[in-house]
Formats: sequence, C-alpha cells, structure tokens
Amino acid sequence: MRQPDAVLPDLRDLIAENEGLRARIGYVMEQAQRNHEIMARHQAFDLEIVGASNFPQLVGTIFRLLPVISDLDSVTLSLVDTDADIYTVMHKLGVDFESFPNLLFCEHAVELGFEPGERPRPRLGPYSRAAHGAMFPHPPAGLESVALVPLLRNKRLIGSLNLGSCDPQRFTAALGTDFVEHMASIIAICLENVISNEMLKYIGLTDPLTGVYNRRYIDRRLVEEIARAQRQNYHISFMFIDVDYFKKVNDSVGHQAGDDVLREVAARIKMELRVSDALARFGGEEFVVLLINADLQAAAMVADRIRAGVADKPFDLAGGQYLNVSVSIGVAALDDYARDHAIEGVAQALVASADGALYQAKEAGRNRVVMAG
Ligand SMILES: Nc1nc2c(ncn2[C@@H]2O[C@H](COP(=O)(O)OP(=O)(O)OP(=O)(O)O)[C@@H](O)[C@H]2O)c(=O)[nH]1
Repeated sequence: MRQPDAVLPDLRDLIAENEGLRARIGYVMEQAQRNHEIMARHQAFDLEIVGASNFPQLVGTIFRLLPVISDLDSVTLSLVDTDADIYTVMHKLGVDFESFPNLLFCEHAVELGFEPGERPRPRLGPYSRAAHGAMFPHPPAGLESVALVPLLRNKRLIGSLNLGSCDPQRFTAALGTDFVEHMASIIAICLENVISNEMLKYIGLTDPLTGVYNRRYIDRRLVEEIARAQRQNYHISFMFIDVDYFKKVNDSVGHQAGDDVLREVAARIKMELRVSDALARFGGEEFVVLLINADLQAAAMVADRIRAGVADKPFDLAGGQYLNVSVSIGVAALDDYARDHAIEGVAQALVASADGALYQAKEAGRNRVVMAG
C-alpha cells in the first residue's frame, strides 16, 4: 500500500491538469460563442444586402454595416466600369455619389492589381500608401493591414472589396481567406443583380435616340411632382417643345442627319435646365420639360432661352453642312385651383394646356413661346 504523502503529489498533478483542461474548455467555449455571434451578425448582414432593392441601398448597407459587424476601420468598394456605363446610369437615376466617397470606379479590371489567372486570389498584408492608395483614397489614421478581395461573377472580375484594419495582425498573408471570399461572393451577386435591375429601369425610362427621358418616365414623374407640389405648395410648370418644319429637315438633309438634329436639340434644351428639371422626348420631334419650383413667368423665361439657344446658332451637321433649326414652345403652369383636384386629372389638364399653347405658337408663325392662360 502507498503512503498518503506519496499519493499527494499525484493528486496535485491531477488537480492542476484538471484546472488546465477546464481553462482550455472555457477558452474553446468562449471562442465558439464568439464565432457563433460573428456568424449570426454576418447572416443578418447577408439578409440585409440580399434584400437591398436598388444600388444606393446596397452600397449604403455595405458601407454602414460591414465596418461594424467585421470590426474594420475602413471598407471601400472598387467597381470595374468600362465606358463608365454604371456611373452614368446611376447618376441619371439620381444616385448621389458624394454620399459614397468609398465607392470607386476603374476602367479596366487589371487596375485592381490581382494576379492574372483563372481565379484571382485575395491579397492580404500590410498597408502601404504606394501600393494601396487607389483602393483607400481616404485611409483612416493608423491603417496597418488590408485585404483586397476580388468580386467575381462567372469567373469575371467585376470589382474588389477592400477591407482595412488598424491592427497589423488582422490581415496577414498566412490568414485563411475562405470567410472573406464567401462574403465577397455574396456581395458580388447582389451587386450584379441591382446593377442589372437599375440598367433595365434606366432603359425602360429613357429614349434611346437622344438619351433623355421617355414619355413613360415623364407621365410618372408628373404625377409624383404634382402630388408633392400640392402638399408642399410650390410651383411646377410644363412645356411642350416641337421642332419646326421637321419634315423639311428630314427631306433636305436625310433621316440620319435628322436624328442628329434631334440629339442636338435635346442637348441644347438641357443646357438651359436645372438638374431638378426633367426633359423627355414625348415622341417624334416633340420634347417636354417639367420645371420644378417655377411659375408661369419663370418657365416662359426658360422657354425663351431654349428657343433662342436652338435658333441663334446653326446646327453643324456631319459632312460640313449647316442648318438653321427652330422650335415652338407652349408653356403652362399648375394653377392654384388645381391643388385640391385629383392628381391624374390635374396632370392631363396641365399637359393639354401646354399643348394648346404650343398649337398657338405654331399658328402664330413658329420659333416662338406662348404662355397658356
Ligand atoms: N429623323 C427623324 N425624324 C423623325 C423621327 N420621329 C419623327 N420624325 C419625323 O418628324 C416629322 C414631323 O413632321 P410633322 O408632324 O409634319 O411636323 P413638322 O414638319 O415639324 O411641322 P410643324 O411641327 O408644323 O412645324 C415627320 O416627317 C416624321 O417622320 C425620328 O426619330 N427621327
């Protein structure tokens, strides 16, 4: 039989071992709990971005939530935008890019700096202004490590998700990248979806010849603006602009050059408008303009600037031809009495009233502005 004092050291060892094991289990449990929380936060993030219904909502959610849920000091997004199509369409749909300073565009995928190959890999490591300045144009003070994660759709590089941390150990070349790659793949799918939806929306609302809005857009916008003007008590005006003797233009210079004339007329009208105004091609050689916060007098002044802008300078057509073009314009404003009436009726009356004024402008000899009323 062993003496009690010989058993004692063994027991002490066992107790120490037991405590060590408990501490390790505690640590593992803590890690598991933390991982669970991280997973739950990322799942909530995934649901949030999958639910984003338009481009600004999606990028806004990424910039707002990702730094918080992933404990990052900087998040930027670079998108490949050959020919600036995405930028142009989003701008036309009213996206305010100034509110997204971390949304970046590049012309070609090679500018993102990933190794060329079948499947570009994330680049993790220390931050350097020289190497990463383009990805982090406004780096936070003390930025130490970065992860540049390719955004891929069907093997096509559509952009890069750029994550930055002030912790030098956060992103090191040795770190596994499954997690960030998974996150980037969901972001890439969501981006592709909202971008194609916005493109479709844009195509459905614009006139392919001139690039200005189409009739469907203006019909919808008119109803929205009348409702807002009724609530907030401000003026809106509407004008009909028709190119004079356009049949003769086509006959003299040909249909192609006629198309160029329509594009140039649209551009000259646009030059006289504010960004809040909406210009649309109503059909054929007819344009309409919705002026926000402008009464009849103000609208008539804008209309006369448009008239002069078209008539005063000959159109420089392909092949060295010059052509004098003029427009007739009818202007109408939303009357005070209309504020209490049903919106659709008010919209129709406003359009009809501007159309009537246009008819009078044509009758009176063209190249002139007539106010309804
Ligand atoms: N080039 C070109 N011509 C168009 C387009 N859409 C309509 N047109 C032409 O626009 C002309 C419109 O002619 P009319 O409606 O008779 O009017 P107008 O000759 O402008 O005469 P007034 O409006 O009375 O001054 C027609 O010859 C149409 O063929 C288009 O997209 N491109």
